[in-house]
Amino acid sequence: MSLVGRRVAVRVPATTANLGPGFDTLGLALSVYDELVVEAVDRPGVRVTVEGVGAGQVPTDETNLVASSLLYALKAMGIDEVPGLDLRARNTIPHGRGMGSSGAAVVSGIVAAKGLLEGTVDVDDETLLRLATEIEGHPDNVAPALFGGLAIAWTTSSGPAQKTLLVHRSVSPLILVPETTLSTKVARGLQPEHVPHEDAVFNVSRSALLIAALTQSPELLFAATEDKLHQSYRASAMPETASAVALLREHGLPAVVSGAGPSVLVLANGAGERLEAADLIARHAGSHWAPLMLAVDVKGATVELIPGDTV
Ligand SMILES: Nc1ncnc2c1ncn2[C@@H]1O[C@H](COP(=O)(O)OP(=O)(O)OP(=O)(O)O)[C@@H](O)[C@H]1O
Ligand SMILES: N[C@@H](CCO)C(=O)O
Repeated sequence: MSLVGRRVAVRVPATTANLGPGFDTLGLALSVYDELVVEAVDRPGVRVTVEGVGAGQVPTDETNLVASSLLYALKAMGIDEVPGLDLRARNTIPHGRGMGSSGAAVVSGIVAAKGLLEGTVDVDDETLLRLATEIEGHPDNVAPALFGGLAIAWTTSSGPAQKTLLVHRSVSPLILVPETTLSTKVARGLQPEHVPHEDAVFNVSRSALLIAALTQSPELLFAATEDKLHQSYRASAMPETASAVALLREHGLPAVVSGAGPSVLVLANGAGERLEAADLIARHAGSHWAPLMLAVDVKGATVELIPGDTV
């Protein structure tokens, strides 16, 4: 079977991981998207063109994260002879800000592989999650990027698993994006190998509460977004983020570090509380932060075969 002539269009949402207490476990899909068109062509090799975020910065050959994830997935899906591939990426998810750009890039490549093989190889959701987690290293961004909504992700001896939940309609996410970046790798290097037992118990209680707050009882979001497992350890690498989170929380607003930072996430209860948070930051440190008032994405990654293609 030749894939040459097949073309797919992919769209993948941004994600915010951890949500305070749910380190490496909870993630939420957001209404900011990267788009990708992939075409299997006769000419050997991989070429990537990038518009928007990352243009002129990310690689344009097979080492590009979207391309390498696509190649990894095609191989895992049994394709030994990979055709030439032309990728056109249009990106809006900021890089290195805690909005799941690397997870979205990995998911883009994997669902593009699934789309290219549609009708010839069946790829189920478990396989998509496993491949994405193998590349990304942890499932809390890739699970909501794949399936939308609020994801609870965990790993078992046979691989990652996830449960998607719908979020209460008054949950109103605000992301405050700074100019500065922080790589997830650097942030993870600041985590201690061991944590006190009472801190683990603290986070277990808040994570359990957070599921209730996000799905049924948004008035509990402030109590439910406390964390002792990651934010304080990483604060030295993102002092402005730590200050903004502290300021918002002093005013009773449910702010946390988004993913590995340095963006701030406010899980506001209603549009009024979200505006209050944006105003507070604008008055105190407005020049440092770009506010994004976002919806929860409920679709997750989509892929469509562009008609007119041949197998
Ligand atoms: N669309 C993309 N195309 C190519 N490479 C990308 C793309 N998106 C992200 N990357 C790579 O991933 C890096 C950012 O990944 P990193 O894990 O550090 O941060 P993040 O995913 O934006 O944030 P977080 O994991 O905290 O949500 C970029 O610097 C770039 O190398
Ligand atoms: N759980 C991850 C999310 C960022 O990729 C972390 O905080 O390191």
